[in-house]
Formats: sequence, C-alpha cells, structure tokens
Amino acid sequence: MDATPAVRLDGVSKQFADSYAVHRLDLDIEAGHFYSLLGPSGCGKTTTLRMIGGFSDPTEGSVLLAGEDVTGLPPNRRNVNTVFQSYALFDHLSIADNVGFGLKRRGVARAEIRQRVGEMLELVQLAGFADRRPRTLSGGQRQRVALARALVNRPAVLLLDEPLAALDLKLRRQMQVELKQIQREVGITFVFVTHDQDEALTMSDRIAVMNEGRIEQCGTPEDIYEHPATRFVASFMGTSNLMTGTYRDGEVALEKGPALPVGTRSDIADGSAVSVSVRPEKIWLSDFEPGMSMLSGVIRETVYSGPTTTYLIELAPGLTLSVLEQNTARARMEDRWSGGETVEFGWRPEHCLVLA
Ligand SMILES: Nc1ncnc2c1ncn2[C@@H]1O[C@H](COP(=O)(O)OP(=O)(O)OP(=O)(O)O)[C@@H](O)[C@H]1O
Repeated sequence: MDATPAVRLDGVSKQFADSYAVHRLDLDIEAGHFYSLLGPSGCGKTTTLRMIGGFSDPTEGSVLLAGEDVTGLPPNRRNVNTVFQSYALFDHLSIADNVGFGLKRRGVARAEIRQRVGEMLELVQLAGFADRRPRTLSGGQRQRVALARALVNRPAVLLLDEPLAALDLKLRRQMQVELKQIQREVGITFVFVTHDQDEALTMSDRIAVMNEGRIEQCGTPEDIYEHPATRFVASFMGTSNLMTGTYRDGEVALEKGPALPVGTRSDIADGSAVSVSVRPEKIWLSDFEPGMSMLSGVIRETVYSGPTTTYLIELAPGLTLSVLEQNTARARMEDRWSGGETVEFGWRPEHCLVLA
C-alpha cells in the first residue's frame, strides 16, 4: 500500500489578528480514508478544511497533498474538490449540466462529458433526473447533485463542509449511510467536517477531535469513544458521567463520593487530581458479574425512550450518574423504577476510565 498520506498538515497555524483559529496542527490523512474533523462550533474545522482546499493560506506550516507541498497554490492547482453546506447549484441549468459544468469549462469532449455525468448520476441514484432543474429537487437530491458535481472531476481528495447540515434528521441519517457507501465505491479520500459526534462515529475510518484550534485526539471511532484521551474528548463524545477526584494506590477518591477502584496506573502519580468517566451503557443494573465495582444510589429520574431507558442515579449528594438500559427484559419493563428507590449498580473495572 502507498504509505504517502493523501493529506499532510505539517505544523499548520492560522492566525487572525491576535488569535489562532488553528494552532500548529500536525495531521496525516491516509489515502482512501473517510476522515472526519469533529469539534464544537469555532474550534477551527472549517479553517483547516479551507487551508487544505487552498481557499485560505496558513500563517505558519505547510500543506502537502500526496507528498507534494501545495502551500500557497490556488484551489484550481490542487487535486481536490469541495462540497459546501450550501450546494450552490445553478438553477438555470439542468441537473446534467450542473454536474458537467466543470468538465465543460475544462474543454472535455462532449461525448466524454455525457458518459461521465451519466456514471455520476447513476452513482448518486439520480439517473432519471438529468433534465430536471435544481429547484424541482428535494434537499437530499440537491445534496447528491452537489456530490456528483464534485466527484465527476475525479479529485484525489474531496473536502466536505457539513454537507448534511441542512437536511432533516431522518434524511440526514439516510444520507450518512449513502455518502459512506459512495465513498467506499469511488475510493476517494474524503475529509469531512462535522460538529455531530454520532455522524462522525457512523461514517468515519478516522476522526480528529478538535478543540480551540488544536487536535485533542485522532483515532478510529472506537478508539475515540472507548478510550478518550482527554476530559474534553470524553465529554464531547456522548454522555460520559465525568467525576473528579484524587488518584492514590489504584483508587480514585471522588470529591463528592466514595473511592472507585481503577487499577494501578504507573503513568499517574499518587495524589494527582484526575477525572474518571464511565459510559452510561457500561453500567449494569442487574445480572452482576464477579469482580465488578459495585455501588448503590437512589433513582432520581426515569427517562423512557423506546428501545432504552435512562436512569439518573444519585450516587452521593450532588453526584448523579446516567445509566442506560436496553428495554429487553419484560420483567424489567413491568417493574421499571419510577424514582426514589435505592438500587445497586456496577461496572467492570476496565470501563472506569481515568483521564489525567
Ligand atoms: N476570516 C476570519 N477572520 C477572523 N476570525 C476568523 C475568520 N475565520 C474564522 N475566524 C475565527 O476562527 C475560529 C475558527 O473558525 P472556524 O470557522 O474554522 O470554526 P469551525 O470549527 O468550522 O466552526 P463552525 O462549526 O461554527 O463552522 C473562530 O473563532 C472564528 O471566529
């Protein structure tokens, strides 16, 4: 396999006046990957994408595409295409002409344009829409036209800036799956900007979680979710029951509650202030196993949401944990707690993460 990354950012910064939108970013994106830049509003995702695309120049560092330094080159001299959130289709042109627009401008022969546009419309499942106008299409269909228009140029890298943000939730979920399938089919490297952690987890081969212009953690969706490296990543990726305390001899004495066994950690000095996190779905309410960390608390809230029920359990005054249970056992449905009961719960020690 080709080891040269499709995209490399080498110490890239972008400074506006006296603040950094992006700060000394080092990043390698492997060819053929679906790579997501994930983070809250203002963390520098779009700025990073714009620097890869050539719409903005870094104030420091370099951008490499397939090993070639392209820092300072304009967008049209880079083998990348961008799909923006606003699809920016031409309403006076047919769908086929919208998709073929770039090829026509580059002087590609008519027969070839027709063939490549046809293939692309097939790929995005819009084969019957070639002669329609953009305004007669739904949001999801227009999104696919924008995708076809970008892919028809066969870029090495496709940049996507929150392309699904304008769609309603159901269509968005459907397009997430479709977009991932299309990416696999064409094998082009996708760099995808989103602030939606579920979206990033669902679609990506790799995720970079950004915060205040820096990367907090890069990894597979599973790495990021199961082994968050920082408190920020743990709290940004779903519900994480963050607690704070002091580490000593394989235990964390919680500020507001009991001591939790976390295993001996050679990398953390005794007496260090740490955060611990246990995901809601990793907490058991029945069928306990030997070796589990067992605690008890009071049910304060029961939230039924179809397939699952979330219990808010008060472990100590001011310390409430969220516990997610599948609604499988009929017995449990019948005697689901309603509030006020004292219950036992537990987790496997390895699911209690310590974040220094
Ligand atoms: N042209 C500009 N001039 C000054 N500051 C800017 C400019 N563009 C972006 N910024 C600032 O840089 C920071 C990062 O912006 P960026 O658009 O990259 O964030 P983002 O993560 O994409 O956010 P969002 O999800 O809201 O689009 C923000 O604080 C923003 O205000």
